[in-house]
Amino acid sequence: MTAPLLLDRVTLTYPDGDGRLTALDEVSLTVPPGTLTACVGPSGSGKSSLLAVAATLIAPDRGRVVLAGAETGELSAAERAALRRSRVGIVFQQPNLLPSLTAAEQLQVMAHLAGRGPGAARARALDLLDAVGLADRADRRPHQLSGGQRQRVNIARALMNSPSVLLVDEPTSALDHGRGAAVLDLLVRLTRERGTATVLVTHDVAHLSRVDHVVEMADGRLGVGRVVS
Ligand SMILES: Nc1ncnc2c1ncn2[C@@H]1O[C@H](COP(=O)(O)OP(=O)(O)OP(=O)(O)O)[C@@H](O)[C@H]1O
Repeated sequence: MTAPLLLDRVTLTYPDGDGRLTALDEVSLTVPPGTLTACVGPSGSGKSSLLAVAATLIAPDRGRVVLAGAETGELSAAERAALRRSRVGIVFQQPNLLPSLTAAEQLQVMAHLAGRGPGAARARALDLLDAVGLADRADRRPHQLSGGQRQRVNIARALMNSPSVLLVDEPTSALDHGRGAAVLDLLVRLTRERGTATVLVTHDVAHLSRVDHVVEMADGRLGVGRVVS
C-alpha cells in the first residue's frame, strides 16, 4: 500500500533576482500511517517549503508528491483543493481562530466547508475537543482560552475531517517548555490513535525522543537528523 504521504525527489525553486533560489533540492520522504516525522533545521533551510509542497499549496518544479495514493501533479487545481480539504489537516504556528466562535464552532466550520451536515459535526467536534483535553472548554471563545488551549483547538480543528496526512508547523514556538512538551505528546498520541501520517516542522529540538523519525533540512536537502533530547 502507498504511504499517505510520499515525496519523491522534489525540487522547488523560487525567483531570486535574475536567477532562482533552490529551496528544496531532490527531497524524498515517505511517511507511513500512524507515525510522526519531525523535520528540524535552521531558519531558511526549507522546512516551511517542504510543508507547503506536501500540502499541495505550492507545486514543485520537479518530482512527485503523492497524497493518499493520488499523484497530485496529475490533478487539476480544483481536484488538488478537494483532495487537500478532505485528506490533509494543517496546523499553522498561529492558531488563527475566529474570535467570535466558540471552540466547538471553530471545528464545526471545517465540517461545513467540507459539505458535511451540522448534526454529526457537533458530536464530532465535542469528541475531538475531549481527545485534546478540552471537553469542558467547548463553549469558550478564543480570548477565554490560554495559548496552549488555543493551540489544542487548532490541532483538533485540523483533525475534524479525518485527514490521512497531518502537517504541523512550529506548534510549540509560542509556548513555554512544559506546554510545548504537552502539545508534542498530544500530537504523538493523536497520530497513533487516528492513524495519520504526521509531519512536524520545528526549530525546537527538545522533546523529540518520542517521535518516530527525525529528519534534518540543510540548504534544501534532507538528511537523517539527530535526536537531541
Ligand atoms: N515566496 C518565496 N519567494 C522567494 N524565496 C522564498 C520564498 N519563500 C521562501 N523563500 C526562500 O526559500 C528558502 C527556504 O525558506 P523556508 O521558509 O522554506 O525555510 P524554513 O526552514 O521554513 O525557515 P524558517 O525556519 O525561518 O521558517 C529561504 O532561503 C527563503 O528565503
